[in-house]
Amino acid sequence: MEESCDAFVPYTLLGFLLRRLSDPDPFPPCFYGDGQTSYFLRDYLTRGTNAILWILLFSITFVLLNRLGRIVRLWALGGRIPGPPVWALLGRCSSVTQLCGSDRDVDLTSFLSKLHENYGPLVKLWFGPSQLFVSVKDTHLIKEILFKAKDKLPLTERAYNLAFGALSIFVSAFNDKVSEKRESLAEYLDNKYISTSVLQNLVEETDSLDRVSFARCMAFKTIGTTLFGDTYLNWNNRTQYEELLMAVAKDGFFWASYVIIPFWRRDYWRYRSICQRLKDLTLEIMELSEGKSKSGLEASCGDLLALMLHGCVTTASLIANILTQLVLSPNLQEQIYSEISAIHKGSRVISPDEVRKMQFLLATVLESVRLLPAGPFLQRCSLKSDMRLENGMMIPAGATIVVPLHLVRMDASVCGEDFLKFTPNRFLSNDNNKNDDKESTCTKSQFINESIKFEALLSFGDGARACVGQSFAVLSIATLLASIIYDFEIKLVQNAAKDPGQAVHDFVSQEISSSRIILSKRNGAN
Ligand code: HEM
Repeated sequence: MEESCDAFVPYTLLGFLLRRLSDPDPFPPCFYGDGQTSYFLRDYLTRGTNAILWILLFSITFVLLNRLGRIVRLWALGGRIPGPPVWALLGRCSSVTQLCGSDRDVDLTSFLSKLHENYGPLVKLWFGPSQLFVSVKDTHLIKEILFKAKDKLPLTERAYNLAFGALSIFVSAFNDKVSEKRESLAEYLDNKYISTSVLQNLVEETDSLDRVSFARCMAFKTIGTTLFGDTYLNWNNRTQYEELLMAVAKDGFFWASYVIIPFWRRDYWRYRSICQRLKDLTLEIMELSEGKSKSGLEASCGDLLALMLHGCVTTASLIANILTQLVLSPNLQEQIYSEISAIHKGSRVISPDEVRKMQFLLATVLESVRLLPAGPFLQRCSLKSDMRLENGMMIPAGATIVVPLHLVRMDASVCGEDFLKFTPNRFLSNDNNKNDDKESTCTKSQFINESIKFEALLSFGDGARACVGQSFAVLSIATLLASIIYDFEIKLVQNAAKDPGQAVHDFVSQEISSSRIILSKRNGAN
């Protein structure tokens, strides 16, 4: 009688191999009850496929249960945070209308403002069943949360990764490597000053300048020489490099927002080729600058590109906005000019030490930082663990924490009733006003008006993931401005309509109707 196939079929590949070794003909044809011939491989395949299907089923069930568990947890813990109920999702429901009136076009900041009025300094907002936003407005809570929440939302990392490859800064999850990288970068930047070559060739043409392009050019020169040395200034491919970086700055987040990268779209591949060209150019300038100096920043190509992009975009927007204030207020320029003339002696180039003594100038930069945040929200999250606050409240892991910078600054109790006005003096204590010789630096602790200083510098973030380039940016921009104002008067091009009202009230965009400026040489300047 024929033996059943089951007796021959091993359960594992190892069993099959062992049997093969011990028996030259281990699997003779065998018969099932219906008389069909069966061979080892067919049975082995059937069992293998079944096993794989079971494993898949268990894995998917496990993942789904895990996800469901996390959502239930998010709902349970998120539900305890004050805020509109879950069904207030996406602004359709009555509670949103009650809060914002009938205006359906209300923006998120105004909406959050109403929520804070109604629910207090910490409010939750559901954007979907698994998307919980927690907005924080109170200074004390912001400090605590930014100190404790060390992870960032994945979008920035995704955008930089897609464009520039692997990075060790701007990454979403905080770890020892990120911390180490931040420290070494901070040490490098804190000992770095704006290159004197940038200051010596500040203004190449003075006829009529586009305010934004001028600011961008200054920012690129400042950050480029800081990261790559003076070689950057004479680099043949500099203009192309800067144009390509701006193209990535414009489109990077758009492409990164796709869940599945749209590789079928032509413009996506055009974007990828820009990124590739940028990487090649970065390797080229790295090689050139390494040949010239050994004291450069040790960073990967991806990290350098990310720093260039972030540093230039943020620095350019701050310079552009300070220029706006300067052209709108000739008195402001004169005040800064007399401070510079009182302090700057001797050589043509103004030194960082001299700039540290120019308290009014530094206060002007800080006031611009206060009024002009780089983005409307600071965003953080805690990816793995829940965050318990000192007041006993718990923010569940996975919730997105936002700090609406605009609202924090609009708080009259913090910045005074004139919070909308550009008033550098708010940073100067009475002592400083009386004693012009008193030394000042642009680090946080040396500005005496402690309470307001925090809200101003919040544009750079705070806590474990705060901006590493904060002190460098403030001092460099102040040095740059001192050098310009010492030699030139910055004026709005004649016939350009100026609208101070708009500039004062609309301080998020801070656009003036004409953005062309002219630099007119001061009497006696070289
Ligand atoms: C006006 C100029 C600048 C502004 C307004 C600014 C603003 C910011 C902000 C808001 C953050 C996120 C902070 C947070 O989430 O708490 C940040 C991060 C960062 N900034 Fe800046 N930044 C400026 C200039 C620079 C410059 C010049 C550099 C260096 C060249 C730099 C390097 C960094 C780095 C490395 C981070 C990421 C830190 C991390 O992810 O751990 N920034 N910056």
